[in-house]
Amino acid sequence: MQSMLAVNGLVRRLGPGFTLGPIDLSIEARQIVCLVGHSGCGKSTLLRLIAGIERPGSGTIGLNGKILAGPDRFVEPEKRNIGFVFQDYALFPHMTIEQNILFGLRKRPRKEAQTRVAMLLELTALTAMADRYPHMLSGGEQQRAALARALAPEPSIVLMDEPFSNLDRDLRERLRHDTVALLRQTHTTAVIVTHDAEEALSIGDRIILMKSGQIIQQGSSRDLHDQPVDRYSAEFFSSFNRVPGSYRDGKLHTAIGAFPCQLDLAEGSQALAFIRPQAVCPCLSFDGLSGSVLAHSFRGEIEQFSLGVEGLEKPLVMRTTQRLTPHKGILRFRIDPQTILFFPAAGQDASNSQAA
Ligand SMILES: Nc1ncnc2c1ncn2[C@@H]1O[C@H](COP(=O)(O)OP(=O)(O)OP(=O)(O)O)[C@@H](O)[C@H]1O
Repeated sequence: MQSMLAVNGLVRRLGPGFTLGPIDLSIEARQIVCLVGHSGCGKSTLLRLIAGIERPGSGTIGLNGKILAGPDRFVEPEKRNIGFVFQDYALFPHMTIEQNILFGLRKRPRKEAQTRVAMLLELTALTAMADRYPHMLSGGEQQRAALARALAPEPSIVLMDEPFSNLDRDLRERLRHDTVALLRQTHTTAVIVTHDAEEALSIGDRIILMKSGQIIQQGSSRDLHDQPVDRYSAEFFSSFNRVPGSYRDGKLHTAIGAFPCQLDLAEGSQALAFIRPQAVCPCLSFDGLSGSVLAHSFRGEIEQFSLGVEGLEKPLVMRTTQRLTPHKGILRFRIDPQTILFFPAAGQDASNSQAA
């Protein structure tokens, strides 16, 4: 598939404390890409560099085969054909919603511009609010207006910086769904910055995970969730029971079993099994493991139990859709080895991790 956005060797130093890059990245047409990572890892800086709001120290940014930023070229943001939706929406307060959307179409023939605005108002369900000013709209409506304004000039790509973060949970989910539908309907390529792992996994065709100014993993939602490259990546997308053990004979020997794995570690090294709460499965037979229920929480479809297990310092968390009734405060369980990840304990050199 055609690579529409190409970033090569991009570096930007911000003060003495933070350097972004070098970043290499390519995005294909019509993809929705989610850029994720903890606060301060450089997501917004990368987005601003692509938009042209910041200048790179070195490296290049290309769009549709044309260089936008490089050693001897810098295309101004308004000439890049890139749409931007800011976290606070940044609508022009003195213009109506219709005028806001029309703004990017000033150079188009009037009739054509008006037809496009009407279409975008309809797509974002804002037709009835076209004459209102931004302060007369709810947060969700403002977000949709900002997206309509960004899409109006038919940009090659739309960049969105935390577009849903100012909204409450229900609205956030609805808008997320509507936004993705609109991006797909208009065949728009988009890069969406979020620090919400679940949001990224649910909407991104591709996920890019950043840490300390670097991209540490990119791929599909399944790649990042199921096969994280390191502990940071694993813990960013899921919660785990971290069970310590000793690595011998191709197995990690822990207090709750020996699990086959391949680690680039010396015999006898300490390592951790990362066990998902849903891989701690209820077990009816008496040869299973057992734990005393320390805490229980009902979460609708699933229930969560914290189990005190002999040999483990920390409680083992179990999540299950089964409705269990502990017998004398005890639950029996087994570990499903399929999804366990293995990482060296802190301080060990090797980095290899693999599901058994
Ligand atoms: N103008 C600046 N001068 C110096 N340092 C800056 C500047 N702008 C940002 N930084 C620093 O650069 C780092 C990356 O910031 P950036 O806003 O890109 O992170 P982010 O991942 O988008 O964070 P958040 O999720 O909190 O918005 C941070 O450590 C920030 O403090």
